[in-house]
Amino acid sequence: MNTHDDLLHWALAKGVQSNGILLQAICGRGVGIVAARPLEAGEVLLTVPAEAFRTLHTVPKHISRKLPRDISLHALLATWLALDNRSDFAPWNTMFPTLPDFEAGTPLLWPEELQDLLPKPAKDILRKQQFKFQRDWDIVSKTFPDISREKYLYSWLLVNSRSFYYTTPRMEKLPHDDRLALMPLADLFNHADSGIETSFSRQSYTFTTDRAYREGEEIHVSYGGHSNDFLLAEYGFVLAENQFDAVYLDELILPRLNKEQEDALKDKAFLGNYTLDRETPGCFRTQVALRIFCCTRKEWERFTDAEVDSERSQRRVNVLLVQLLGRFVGEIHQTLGEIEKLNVGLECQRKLLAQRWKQIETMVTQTLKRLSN
Ligand SMILES: C[S@@+](CC[C@H](N)C(=O)[O-])C[C@H]1O[C@@H](n2cnc3c(N)ncnc32)[C@H](O)[C@@H]1O
Repeated sequence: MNTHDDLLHWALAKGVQSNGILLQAICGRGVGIVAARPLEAGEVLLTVPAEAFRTLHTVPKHISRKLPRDISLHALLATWLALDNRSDFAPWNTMFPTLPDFEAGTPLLWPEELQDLLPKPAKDILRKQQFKFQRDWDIVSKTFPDISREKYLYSWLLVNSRSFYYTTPRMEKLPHDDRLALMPLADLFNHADSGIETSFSRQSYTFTTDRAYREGEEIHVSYGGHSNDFLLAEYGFVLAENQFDAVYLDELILPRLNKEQEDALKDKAFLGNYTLDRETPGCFRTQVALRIFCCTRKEWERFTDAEVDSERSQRRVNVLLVQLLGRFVGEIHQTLGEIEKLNVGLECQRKLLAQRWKQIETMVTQTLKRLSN
């Protein structure tokens, strides 16, 4: 029997019900789940009973009782994984990616020089992760001095990249992003923009096909409508095609505001979070912010409050956006040059970082093309 069969048999014994699916190594994506036969829409593929979860209700008491009551569930689950060397979870644990697997994609494990060159939204997520990990590690290392930092970091990343949103009345006191559960088999679904339907109750988590699937076709779960900066920072990959991808423009716009302009945008709750995507040459927030530089106060207010605009002011905004994006392309080239010159970290880390910047460059140049047509 191979490790996939071991896991399927083990999961069956834990009460997991699976139907019409196979585990398969997928090039560049670790293990994934594929259709074992043609599947119809509405078929239940997987039901995982709550007793098989790793979550608040199933953490062994000899672990949870030693840690402070207000410790994050993320930290608690990571501690359980780090201490878990019992053989009854071995078939599940054996399928986890290794620490070197994480090193390739996970910015939290990259050298500082590469972290510093991440796009701003990814860097912001990374800084939050660093803070949360350090907070959790400070607590756990005092209670369990035998766990090494490396082992804890690895376990913490497993929880970070493999858990599902789950809540029960008892878990509702936890922050929204800390209502977590790890589930055998379900943690092998890879991500795509859209995927199968998921639902949960106190008793179980259920995965149901959203459409028909061909035999051998990979079945995805959507981890959410995330940009590639988010996917990179949290999960260590970027999608080639991502309908939710966006380029952040705050760094281009915010430093150009004077105090009065900044206050005006703040008053109307339009300060920051400016993006462009494949469809829009700047979201509505961006359009509002740009008008503050090149329209009269009256025009700006009419647009901001009532979305009333003239062709003339849109033309002025487009000219300004072309200038800003042109400069941004120059900065992107500079960043790509720096990444190429760096000789730190792994080649695959540098490649992934450069790939993300090239995606940003493509979105910016496509917008420039659209604006000049
Ligand atoms: C919940 S796990 C999915 C199972 C995973 N492939 C495995 O081998 O264990 C999430 C991880 O799978 C990988 N992954 C998921 N979706 C992916 C995708 N579309 N492209 C590349 N890697 C993906 C990433 O490494 C991510 O952190």
